[in-house]
Amino acid sequence: MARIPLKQLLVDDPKKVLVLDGGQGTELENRGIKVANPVWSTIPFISESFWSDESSANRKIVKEMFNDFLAAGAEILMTITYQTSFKSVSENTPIKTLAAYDNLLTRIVNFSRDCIGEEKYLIGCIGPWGAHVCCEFTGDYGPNPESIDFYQYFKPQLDNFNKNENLDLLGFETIPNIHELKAILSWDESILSKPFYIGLSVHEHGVLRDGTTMEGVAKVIKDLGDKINPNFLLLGINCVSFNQSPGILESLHRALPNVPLLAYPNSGEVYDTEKKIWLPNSDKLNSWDTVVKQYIGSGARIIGGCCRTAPKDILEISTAVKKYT
Ligand SMILES: C[S+](C)CC[C@H](N)C(=O)O
Ligand SMILES: N[C@@H](CCS)C(=O)O
Ligand SMILES: [Zn+2]
Repeated sequence: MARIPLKQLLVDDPKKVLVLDGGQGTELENRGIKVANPVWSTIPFISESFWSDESSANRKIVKEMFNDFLAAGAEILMTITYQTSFKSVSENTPIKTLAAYDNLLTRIVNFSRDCIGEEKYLIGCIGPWGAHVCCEFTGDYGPNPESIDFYQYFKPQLDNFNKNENLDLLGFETIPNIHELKAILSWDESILSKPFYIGLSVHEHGVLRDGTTMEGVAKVIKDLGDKINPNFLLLGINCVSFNQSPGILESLHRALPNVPLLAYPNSGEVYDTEKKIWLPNSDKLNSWDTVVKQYIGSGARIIGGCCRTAPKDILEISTAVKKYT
């Protein structure tokens, strides 16, 4: 059965909430792949044996991870391409040319589609500019963030993803800086020709990591008015602190009541960017049942988990989504 285009699904079925998968990079790590390296979760796809050897151990791990997220109830899943920008890949792996990079992305997307089948939705995951210098949790883009050429950075990944029919949606994730948000939203359909969403990296105190308030974020969108790219489908938050995430989503909903939202928080643990490890947080966590109920009340249409959330979290999310929709 052909997938209903997401834009149509959001309008035709206003109560439908899609269950997303969980934190892929950290789940691969749980399953034995060492992701602490400059291309992070891209690493298994870099070795030629992943593609040439059907029985490769990493290939089996990635397939099993997708299977376990599907079995837990995920209806929309992501490619494992958070840190697969041309800059990250060409500076840190033997893949140096645009042609070889293009081949890598096509292989990853098509492999992901094979893993999830034709019925589920597939997101082309695009990490922020800050991922390659690991500042997605500070939003510190240096002294002149307004002069960063974000388009040049994202272009090779966009050129590939825009033309791959296996992708239903592009996801800009963990965006921590207002200049990056403005840049993405300034691109028209010639640059972003597929439906896309933006996941913001928000501080637990409720501001974008660079200090911009949610009202400031909303103003960027309101100021664009009907000039906004019609492919912009959803705004939301990802990899934000679990306990604070419902309040943050509510503030975004208050500021932009008509924009469909999405939310996929991390486990509440905190990333140590030097050691590339997750540190425990002693706060008592709310339940997914409570959190999901609040997200739905705030207009969430896609709900899942980010770093350090696993298939068991997706099962709890899926159970709660069924209960509250
Ligand atoms: C969302 S974080 C855990 C991704 C990894 C980070 N950009 C790093 O390079 O360590
Ligand atoms: N999509 C990425 C998010 C990193 S913040 C992952 O799940 O690994
Ligand atoms: Zn994350």
